[in-house]
Amino acid sequence: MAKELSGAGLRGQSAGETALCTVGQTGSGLTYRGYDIEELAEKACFEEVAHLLLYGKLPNQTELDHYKTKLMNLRELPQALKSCLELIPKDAHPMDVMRTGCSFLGNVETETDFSQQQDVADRLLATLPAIILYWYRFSHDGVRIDTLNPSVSSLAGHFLAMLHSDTPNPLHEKVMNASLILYAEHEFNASTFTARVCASTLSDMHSCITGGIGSLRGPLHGGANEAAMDMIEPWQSADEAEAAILDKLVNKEKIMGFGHAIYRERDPRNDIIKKWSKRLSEEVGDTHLYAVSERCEAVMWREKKLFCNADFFHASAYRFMGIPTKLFTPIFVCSRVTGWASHVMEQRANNRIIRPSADYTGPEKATWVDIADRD
Ligand SMILES: CC(=O)SCCNC(=O)CCNC(=O)[C@H](O)C(C)(C)COP(=O)(O)OP(=O)(O)OC[C@H]1O[C@@H](n2cnc3c(N)ncnc32)[C@H](O)[C@@H]1OP(=O)(O)O
Ligand SMILES: O=C([O-])CC(=O)C(=O)O
Repeated sequence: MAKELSGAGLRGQSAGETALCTVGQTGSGLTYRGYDIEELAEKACFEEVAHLLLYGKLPNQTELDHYKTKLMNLRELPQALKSCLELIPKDAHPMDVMRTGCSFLGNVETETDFSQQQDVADRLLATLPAIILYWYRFSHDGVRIDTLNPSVSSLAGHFLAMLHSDTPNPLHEKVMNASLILYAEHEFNASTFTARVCASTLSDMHSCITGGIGSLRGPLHGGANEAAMDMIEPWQSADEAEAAILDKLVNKEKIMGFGHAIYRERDPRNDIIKKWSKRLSEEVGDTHLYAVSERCEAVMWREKKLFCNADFFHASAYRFMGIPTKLFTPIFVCSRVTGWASHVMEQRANNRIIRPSADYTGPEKATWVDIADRD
């Protein structure tokens, strides 16, 4: 008999406290340390948001300048890590590359004391874009990129510059900045909870973030932006998209980029990235991808009252900026590392090992049979 799922997945249960974020409560429905996501995405740069999450306050201009310079000075990868990345094959899953890169950094720059945690978090924030792009450009284009980019001060622009070996397009840098802000933090989602569980054993920062990457990889979580792109890519018109979605619904398939564990009617990040996707579609002269995406949104709401989550319009927005699909979820990592590391630090500051109980469903009493006598 199928199991009753209503209370599964810890849904609706509080699993701890946080001062970092609210989801589905006030304002537009998402706040970072009390600031509404709409205001942050419109007015802030990603580094300001990273500072807000990791250091507890919005920086003043001097602090922001100092923080950006610090991150820029931390961009270079150790030679041993570059050599390791060069060994990973072209057809590896990019999230596995992120996981390995993060874990490897923990071998050569181990966090030996929690007093180092802020610096370790900043180092990861500064290097994760280079980790994925050094591997990607080496394995796909045969080039060893410069990961310093001293003329590009934003992390958003740095990512694009390493990808395209060119000065970033200002509009694309702006969209990337907003995207990184939207993905930075989201309370006790699966990957953050993974990181916190790991932190609760008093493990090191690299282990916590590596675990977070592993959880984010799945298509029910961060992997949905890639999965959404793979789904919409073949559809050449809105009508074709509508017919295909209806088919999928008849077959009871999950439609990636739709629905959410906490939000019930809308994901506030969708309106923001959708607006940017539309703007980019006009910029590149897109003939159908934005229309396909909009039709999917309309059909899913009409048929199932399911709405786009943060991932759905990220797919088209990234595509319009020339970002290969396999790099979509790694971008999420480059942003969410701020949320994960902030949660690790918060967990450490008031820690008790996370160890829930389970309802046992196995046999009541089993009788030992010697190995020679077993079926
Ligand atoms: C940044 C992020 O991580 S956002 C999430 C990204 N993930 C995705 O986009 C993957 C697609 N979406 C999903 O799989 C789910 O909506 C999740 C994993 C996000 C949330 O899962 P849950 O909390 O279990 O969803 P929820 O309880 O709201 O589901 C209600 C019903 O809607 C269905 N449903 C939910 N999402 C979808 C979807 N995308 N497509 C089709 N049906 C769906 C569920 O199967 C369930 O149906 P049932 O009652 O017949 O079993
Ligand atoms: O909160 C969740 O369950 C998933 C999500 O949207 C995120 O992590 O950004």
